[in-house]
Amino acid sequence: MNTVTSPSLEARHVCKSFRAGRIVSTVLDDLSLHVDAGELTLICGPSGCGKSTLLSILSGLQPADSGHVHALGESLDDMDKRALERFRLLHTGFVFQGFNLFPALTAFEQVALPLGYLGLKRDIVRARARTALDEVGLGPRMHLRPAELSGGEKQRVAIARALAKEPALLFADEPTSSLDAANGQMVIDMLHRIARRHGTTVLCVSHDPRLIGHADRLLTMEDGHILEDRRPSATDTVHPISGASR
Ligand SMILES: Nc1ncnc2c1ncn2[C@@H]1O[C@H](COP(=O)(O)OP(=O)(O)OP(=O)(O)O)[C@@H](O)[C@H]1O
Repeated sequence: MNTVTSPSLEARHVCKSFRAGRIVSTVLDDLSLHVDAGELTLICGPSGCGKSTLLSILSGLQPADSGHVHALGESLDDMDKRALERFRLLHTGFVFQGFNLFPALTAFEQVALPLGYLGLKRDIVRARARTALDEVGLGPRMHLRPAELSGGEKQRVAIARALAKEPALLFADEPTSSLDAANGQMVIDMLHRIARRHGTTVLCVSHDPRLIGHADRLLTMEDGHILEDRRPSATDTVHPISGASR
Protein backbone atom coordinates (compact mmCIF):
# COMPACT_ATOMS: atom_id res chain seq x y z
CA MET A 1 0.00 0.00 0.00
CA ASN A 2 1.50 3.33 -0.96
CA THR A 3 1.28 6.34 1.33
CA VAL A 4 1.56 9.08 -1.26
CA THR A 5 -0.71 12.06 -0.82
CA SER A 6 -2.71 13.22 -3.83
CA PRO A 7 -2.32 14.27 -6.54
CA SER A 8 0.08 11.49 -7.41
CA LEU A 9 0.32 12.51 -11.06
CA GLU A 10 0.29 16.04 -12.33
CA ALA A 11 0.79 17.62 -15.74
CA ARG A 12 1.08 21.39 -16.09
CA HIS A 13 0.81 23.12 -19.46
CA VAL A 14 2.13 20.12 -21.34
CA CYS A 15 2.65 20.46 -25.10
CA LYS A 16 3.73 17.75 -27.52
CA SER A 17 4.03 17.81 -31.31
CA PHE A 18 5.30 15.35 -33.89
CA ARG A 19 6.94 16.31 -37.15
CA ALA A 20 6.58 14.37 -40.39
CA GLY A 21 8.64 16.14 -43.03
CA ARG A 22 7.43 19.73 -43.08
CA ILE A 23 4.19 18.98 -41.31
CA VAL A 24 4.03 19.50 -37.56
CA SER A 25 1.03 17.98 -35.74
CA THR A 26 0.24 19.24 -32.28
CA VAL A 27 -0.97 16.29 -30.23
CA LEU A 28 -1.07 17.80 -26.72
CA ASP A 29 -1.84 21.49 -26.53
CA ASP A 30 -1.20 23.21 -23.17
CA LEU A 31 -2.76 20.30 -21.31
CA SER A 32 -2.99 20.33 -17.50
CA LEU A 33 -4.44 17.66 -15.22
CA HIS A 34 -3.95 15.90 -11.92
CA VAL A 35 -4.70 12.30 -11.04
CA ASP A 36 -5.31 11.04 -7.51
CA ALA A 37 -4.28 7.86 -5.74
CA GLY A 38 -6.72 5.11 -4.80
CA GLU A 39 -9.01 5.46 -7.78
CA LEU A 40 -9.38 4.43 -11.38
CA THR A 41 -9.14 7.39 -13.74
CA LEU A 42 -10.20 6.72 -17.29
CA ILE A 43 -9.11 8.87 -20.22
CA CYS A 44 -11.51 8.47 -23.12
CA GLY A 45 -11.60 10.14 -26.52
CA PRO A 46 -11.57 9.46 -30.24
CA SER A 47 -8.77 7.62 -31.97
CA GLY A 48 -5.72 9.82 -32.51
CA CYS A 49 -6.68 12.50 -29.95
CA GLY A 50 -3.46 11.94 -27.98
CA LYS A 51 -4.46 9.53 -25.18
CA SER A 52 -1.48 7.16 -25.53
CA THR A 53 0.91 10.07 -25.96
CA LEU A 54 -0.36 11.60 -22.71
CA LEU A 55 -0.04 8.26 -20.90
CA SER A 56 3.52 7.79 -22.07
CA ILE A 57 4.49 11.32 -20.98
CA LEU A 58 2.86 10.89 -17.55
CA SER A 59 4.68 7.58 -17.09
CA GLY A 60 8.06 8.99 -18.13
CA LEU A 61 8.33 6.91 -21.31
CA GLN A 62 8.72 9.99 -23.47
CA PRO A 63 9.32 13.67 -22.65
CA ALA A 64 6.96 16.57 -23.28
CA ASP A 65 8.18 19.37 -25.56
CA SER A 66 7.28 21.87 -22.85
CA GLY A 67 5.41 22.00 -19.57
CA HIS A 68 5.96 20.03 -16.37
CA VAL A 69 5.17 16.52 -15.18
CA HIS A 70 5.25 15.45 -11.54
CA ALA A 71 4.80 11.87 -10.40
CA LEU A 72 4.64 10.86 -6.73
CA GLY A 73 5.88 14.33 -5.84
CA GLU A 74 8.97 14.10 -8.04
CA SER A 75 9.59 16.14 -11.16
CA LEU A 76 10.09 13.83 -14.15
CA ASP A 77 11.47 16.80 -16.12
CA ASP A 78 14.51 16.92 -13.84
CA MET A 79 15.39 13.22 -14.17
CA ASP A 80 18.00 11.94 -16.62
CA LYS A 81 17.44 8.72 -18.58
CA ARG A 82 18.87 6.51 -15.86
CA ALA A 83 16.85 8.14 -13.09
CA LEU A 84 13.70 7.80 -15.17
CA GLU A 85 14.38 4.10 -15.78
CA ARG A 86 14.84 3.55 -12.06
CA PHE A 87 11.70 5.53 -11.25
CA ARG A 88 9.69 3.41 -13.69
CA LEU A 89 11.19 0.17 -12.38
CA LEU A 90 10.39 1.01 -8.75
CA HIS A 91 7.06 2.78 -9.02
CA THR A 92 5.20 1.93 -12.21
CA GLY A 93 3.37 -1.02 -13.72
CA PHE A 94 2.01 -1.24 -17.28
CA VAL A 95 -0.80 -3.18 -18.89
CA PHE A 96 -1.11 -3.07 -22.68
CA GLN A 97 -3.69 -4.07 -25.26
CA GLY A 98 -1.51 -6.89 -26.65
CA PHE A 99 -0.65 -8.50 -23.26
CA ASN A 100 3.13 -8.58 -24.08
CA LEU A 101 3.66 -12.07 -22.65
CA PHE A 102 6.59 -14.38 -23.47
CA PRO A 103 5.27 -17.46 -25.33
CA ALA A 104 7.67 -19.87 -23.63
CA LEU A 105 7.03 -18.84 -20.03
CA THR A 106 4.30 -20.05 -17.68
CA ALA A 107 1.98 -17.52 -16.04
CA PHE A 108 3.99 -17.85 -12.84
CA GLU A 109 7.30 -17.19 -14.66
CA GLN A 110 5.86 -14.18 -16.52
CA VAL A 111 4.96 -12.59 -13.17
CA ALA A 112 8.14 -13.64 -11.33
CA LEU A 113 10.62 -12.55 -14.02
CA PRO A 114 10.41 -8.75 -13.61
CA LEU A 115 10.54 -9.07 -9.84
CA GLY A 116 14.11 -10.33 -10.23
CA TYR A 117 15.09 -6.89 -11.57
CA LEU A 118 13.94 -5.36 -8.29
CA GLY A 119 16.63 -7.35 -6.48
CA LEU A 120 14.13 -9.23 -4.32
CA LYS A 121 15.05 -12.55 -2.67
CA ARG A 122 13.83 -15.72 -4.37
CA ASP A 123 11.30 -16.59 -1.63
CA ILE A 124 9.81 -13.11 -1.79
CA VAL A 125 9.61 -13.25 -5.59
CA ARG A 126 7.76 -16.56 -5.43
CA ALA A 127 5.40 -15.40 -2.70
CA ARG A 128 4.59 -12.13 -4.47
CA ALA A 129 4.03 -13.87 -7.82
CA ARG A 130 1.64 -16.37 -6.21
CA THR A 131 -0.25 -13.66 -4.33
CA ALA A 132 -0.67 -11.54 -7.47
CA LEU A 133 -1.87 -14.50 -9.53
CA ASP A 134 -4.32 -15.45 -6.75
CA GLU A 135 -5.61 -11.88 -6.71
CA VAL A 136 -6.53 -12.05 -10.40
CA GLY A 137 -8.06 -15.52 -9.93
CA LEU A 138 -5.34 -17.43 -11.77
CA GLY A 139 -3.70 -19.29 -8.89
CA PRO A 140 -4.89 -22.67 -10.20
CA ARG A 141 -3.67 -21.91 -13.74
CA MET A 142 -0.26 -20.46 -12.89
CA HIS A 143 1.65 -23.26 -14.65
CA LEU A 144 0.03 -22.71 -18.03
CA ARG A 145 1.69 -20.91 -20.97
CA PRO A 146 0.03 -18.14 -23.04
CA ALA A 147 -1.04 -20.57 -25.79
CA GLU A 148 -3.06 -22.48 -23.17
CA LEU A 149 -4.81 -19.38 -21.79
CA SER A 150 -7.81 -17.40 -23.09
CA GLY A 151 -7.48 -13.71 -24.04
CA GLY A 152 -9.04 -12.61 -20.76
CA GLU A 153 -6.73 -14.91 -18.79
CA LYS A 154 -3.67 -13.56 -20.65
CA GLN A 155 -4.64 -10.02 -19.72
CA ARG A 156 -5.10 -11.12 -16.12
CA VAL A 157 -1.54 -12.52 -16.17
CA ALA A 158 -0.34 -9.13 -17.47
CA ILE A 159 -2.22 -7.41 -14.63
CA ALA A 160 -0.70 -9.81 -12.09
CA ARG A 161 2.76 -9.07 -13.52
CA ALA A 162 2.22 -5.35 -13.00
CA LEU A 163 0.57 -5.83 -9.59
CA ALA A 164 3.35 -8.05 -8.21
CA LYS A 165 5.74 -5.10 -8.38
CA GLU A 166 3.41 -3.33 -5.92
CA PRO A 167 3.63 -0.14 -7.97
CA ALA A 168 2.19 3.16 -6.74
CA LEU A 169 1.30 3.97 -10.36
CA LEU A 170 -0.44 1.55 -12.71
CA PHE A 171 -0.87 2.56 -16.36
CA ALA A 172 -3.16 0.71 -18.74
CA ASP A 173 -3.30 1.46 -22.48
CA GLU A 174 -6.43 0.04 -24.14
CA PRO A 175 -6.39 -2.99 -21.79
CA THR A 176 -9.76 -4.29 -22.98
CA SER A 177 -9.50 -3.68 -26.73
CA SER A 178 -8.69 -7.28 -27.64
CA LEU A 179 -11.31 -8.71 -25.30
CA ASP A 180 -15.02 -9.49 -25.56
CA ALA A 181 -17.53 -7.62 -23.40
CA ALA A 182 -17.49 -10.04 -20.46
CA ASN A 183 -13.69 -10.26 -20.27
CA GLY A 184 -13.34 -6.52 -20.83
CA GLN A 185 -15.64 -5.89 -17.88
CA MET A 186 -13.72 -8.34 -15.70
CA VAL A 187 -10.43 -6.62 -16.50
CA ILE A 188 -11.70 -3.10 -15.81
CA ASP A 189 -13.33 -4.26 -12.55
CA MET A 190 -10.01 -5.77 -11.56
CA LEU A 191 -8.15 -2.52 -12.23
CA HIS A 192 -10.78 -0.69 -10.18
CA ARG A 193 -10.40 -3.12 -7.29
CA ILE A 194 -6.60 -2.77 -7.35
CA ALA A 195 -6.92 1.02 -7.03
CA ARG A 196 -9.26 0.68 -4.04
CA ARG A 197 -7.52 -2.18 -2.27
CA HIS A 198 -3.91 -1.08 -2.69
CA GLY A 199 -4.30 2.70 -2.89
CA THR A 200 -2.74 2.52 -6.36
CA THR A 201 -3.12 5.36 -8.84
CA VAL A 202 -4.64 3.58 -11.84
CA LEU A 203 -4.70 5.55 -15.08
CA CYS A 204 -6.32 3.84 -18.02
CA VAL A 205 -6.75 5.13 -21.57
CA SER A 206 -9.39 3.68 -23.84
CA HIS A 207 -11.79 4.59 -26.58
CA ASP A 208 -14.17 1.87 -25.34
CA PRO A 209 -17.34 3.60 -24.00
CA ARG A 210 -18.33 0.42 -22.15
CA LEU A 211 -15.70 1.21 -19.51
CA ILE A 212 -17.11 4.58 -18.48
CA GLY A 213 -19.48 3.29 -15.80
CA HIS A 214 -16.61 1.39 -14.14
CA ALA A 215 -14.33 4.39 -13.61
CA ASP A 216 -14.19 6.67 -10.55
CA ARG A 217 -13.30 9.59 -12.77
CA LEU A 218 -13.61 10.21 -16.47
CA LEU A 219 -11.45 12.61 -18.45
CA THR A 220 -12.58 13.15 -22.02
CA MET A 221 -9.94 14.24 -24.48
CA GLU A 222 -10.29 15.83 -27.86
CA ASP A 223 -7.70 17.48 -30.09
CA GLY A 224 -5.00 17.52 -27.42
CA HIS A 225 -7.18 19.03 -24.67
CA ILE A 226 -9.14 17.72 -21.70
CA LEU A 227 -12.66 18.57 -22.78
CA GLU A 228 -14.48 17.26 -19.72
CA ASP A 229 -13.54 16.06 -16.23
CA ARG A 230 -16.30 14.35 -14.28
CA ARG A 231 -17.24 11.49 -11.97
CA PRO A 232 -19.42 8.99 -13.82
CA SER A 233 -22.66 8.12 -12.01
CA ALA A 234 -24.85 5.05 -12.05
CA THR A 235 -26.66 6.56 -15.04
CA ASP A 236 -23.47 6.09 -17.02
CA THR A 237 -24.04 2.35 -16.96
CA VAL A 238 -23.45 1.14 -20.46
CA HIS A 239 -25.34 -1.55 -22.27
CA PRO A 240 -23.02 -4.57 -22.40
CA ILE A 241 -23.90 -5.56 -25.97
CA SER A 242 -24.38 -2.33 -27.87
CA GLY A 243 -21.83 -0.27 -25.91
CA ALA A 244 -24.29 2.64 -26.03
CA SER A 245 -24.69 4.94 -23.01
CA ARG A 246 -28.09 4.86 -21.33
N1 LIG B 1 6.20 8.74 -32.28
C1 LIG B 1 5.32 9.38 -33.07
N2 LIG B 1 5.72 9.97 -34.21
C2 LIG B 1 4.86 10.63 -35.00
N3 LIG B 1 3.54 10.76 -34.73
C3 LIG B 1 3.07 10.19 -33.60
C4 LIG B 1 3.94 9.47 -32.71
N4 LIG B 1 3.19 9.01 -31.66
C5 LIG B 1 1.92 9.42 -31.89
N5 LIG B 1 1.86 10.13 -33.04
C6 LIG B 1 0.66 10.76 -33.61
O1 LIG B 1 0.03 11.49 -32.58
C7 LIG B 1 -1.39 11.40 -32.67
C8 LIG B 1 -1.95 10.91 -31.36
O2 LIG B 1 -1.54 9.56 -31.18
P1 LIG B 1 -1.97 8.73 -29.88
O3 LIG B 1 -1.48 7.34 -30.07
O4 LIG B 1 -1.53 9.46 -28.68
O5 LIG B 1 -3.56 8.79 -29.98
P2 LIG B 1 -4.66 7.93 -29.24
O6 LIG B 1 -5.70 8.88 -28.79
O7 LIG B 1 -4.04 7.08 -28.18
O8 LIG B 1 -5.20 7.02 -30.42
P3 LIG B 1 -5.84 5.53 -30.39
O9 LIG B 1 -7.10 5.60 -29.60
O10 LIG B 1 -6.09 5.26 -31.84
O11 LIG B 1 -4.80 4.62 -29.79
C9 LIG B 1 -1.66 10.48 -33.85
O12 LIG B 1 -1.97 11.27 -34.97
C10 LIG B 1 -0.37 9.73 -34.05
O13 LIG B 1 -0.17 9.38 -35.41
